[in-house]
Amino acid sequence: MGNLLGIRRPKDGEQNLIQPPPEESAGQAPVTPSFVYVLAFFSALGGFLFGYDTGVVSGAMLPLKKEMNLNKLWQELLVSSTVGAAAVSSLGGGFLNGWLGRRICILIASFIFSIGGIILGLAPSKEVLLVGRVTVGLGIGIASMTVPVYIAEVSPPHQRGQLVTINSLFITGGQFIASLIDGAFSYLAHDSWRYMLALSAVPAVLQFIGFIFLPESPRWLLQSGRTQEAHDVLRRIRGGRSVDVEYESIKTSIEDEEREAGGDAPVILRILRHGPTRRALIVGCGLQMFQQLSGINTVMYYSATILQMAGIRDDKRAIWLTAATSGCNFVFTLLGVWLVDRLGRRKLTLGSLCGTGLSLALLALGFLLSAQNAPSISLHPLDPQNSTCSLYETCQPCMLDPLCGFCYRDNGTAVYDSSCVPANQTYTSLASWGRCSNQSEAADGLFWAYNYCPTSYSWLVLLGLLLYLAFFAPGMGTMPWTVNSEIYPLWARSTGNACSSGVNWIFNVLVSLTFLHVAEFLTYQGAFFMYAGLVVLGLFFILGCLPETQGLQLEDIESLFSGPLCSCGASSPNDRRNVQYIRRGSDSGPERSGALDSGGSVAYITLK
Ligand SMILES: O[C@H]1[C@H](O)[C@@H](O)[C@H](O)[C@@H](O)[C@H]1O
Repeated sequence: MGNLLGIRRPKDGEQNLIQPPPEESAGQAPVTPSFVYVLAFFSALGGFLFGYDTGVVSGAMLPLKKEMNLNKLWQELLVSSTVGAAAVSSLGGGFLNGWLGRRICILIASFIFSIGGIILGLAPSKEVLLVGRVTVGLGIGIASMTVPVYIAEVSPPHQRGQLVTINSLFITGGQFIASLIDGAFSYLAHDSWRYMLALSAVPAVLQFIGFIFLPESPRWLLQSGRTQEAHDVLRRIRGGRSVDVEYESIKTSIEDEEREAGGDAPVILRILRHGPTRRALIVGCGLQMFQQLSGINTVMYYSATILQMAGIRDDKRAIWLTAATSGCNFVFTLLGVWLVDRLGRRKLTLGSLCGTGLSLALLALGFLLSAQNAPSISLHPLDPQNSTCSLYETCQPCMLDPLCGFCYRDNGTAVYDSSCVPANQTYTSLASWGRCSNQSEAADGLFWAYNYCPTSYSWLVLLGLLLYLAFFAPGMGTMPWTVNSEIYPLWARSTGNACSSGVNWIFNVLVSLTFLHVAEFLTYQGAFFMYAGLVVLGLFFILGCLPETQGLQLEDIESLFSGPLCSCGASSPNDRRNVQYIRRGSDSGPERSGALDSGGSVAYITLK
């Protein structure tokens, strides 16, 4: 077990186990060999595919709906089957990761992505499309839990945060490119969806070929007893310099860890029985849960609706506006990559969450003001379908009823001649009868609004949306993945990441599938106030429970969780940076301030 300072217990007679790399001790800035960047790039292609395949479907759905005649159930199935399959395979990926290693898992994921892309591109029917979407989902799940672990295990500690966060950059980059591809191909008259969906096979094949030549994680090799190979790989990724100290340090930690967490019980039970790993798992899963509860995917999947509400009415433009939203998410993730090893994980996450909560409140306020000033309904035409739509007096309840839409005229300053009529349920961009039933675009100042009401508070909603992405992306969008790749000891890393990624995907499905229903019951402002409330809960959780892992060697992070849960947020990383072990009773050496750990077995000195 580690001590309170975040350092594992040294063995008898062990001294100065944690040594800075030679160039650091010589006072130079540590250098990251370019080979590590190559590894990070090829593995982060897994993140790109994760982003591409979750992002591409919204744009592909527009032509798909028409060409395959999809009803609502099939549309929902094609969107959520991928996320559902990712939840299942990320949980199963933990076992594969421990058994076959990171490299083989990445190869499997890229192979699955390639096959999935081919199935989607050639699909002759909606059933085959579903098989393709499930297939890519299986790939996403494995990639989402393996890639951050692999990058963390090959990175030097001083740059680990930045390199792992590149994977998140690739996720949002994948979402952004997907929306651009959707936009570009939407001009094709036929089969545009085939190109949109199949293109993911290109980076998948590239990753597969790359990983045939790239090495396995040295930490996994060591754990599997392939010591010589582990030493060679470590030397390669440290630019050929001597790695004996680091190698020995990793090896001793693995032996210690295995002794402490020993037993033949399944890993998940050992994680739950062992205090530090149990606490790390709670923190890791909590972070992933709060990432999704902050509502990112309601914004990503429904940004077109939200922007429509903000006054942008042209349906065809929606696809490009989604690109603007995901572009914003991507640009601000870049800021996260820059900040993570400067600010540290804790400050970045806390700052991001505060801003996310405030922006959600602003978004909600925008919706509230829009609702309070929603235009009233002036025309009540006789409804041949006898629907509930004709009962409403203002646009607000009409918009919240999924069966109805708002048909109105606008002369630039005011809304007039407004009615609430049933929406065409197969193509909600039109009314099912009446003056708004045969045109999807404005003509003679006549408009059809499904899911939104015309408002003069659109700027507030737009501002809220932009601020939301600007705050969410650099911290909450990236840190849950980064922190999870670091906080588990090697024996628990695969399973820990599998569980936390599973939690991420499960809450992703939950939040995105329930959003429209939640909005129907609570209204849009109610839904966004609810997400803001959940963010406040998340803030307390992170404030109390998330320790700083910046700059620490992976093997030393477990002991950050040795105290009671939610006492670990209190320590600062700099307290732990320059620490050496000395033997108990040994008193020689420079001036020091010393202390004993809770077990009384380790003394430390902090070099200033
Ligand atoms: O970190 C990512 C990223 O923020 C994406 O934009 C989002 O769609 C994912 O759900 C999330 O896990």
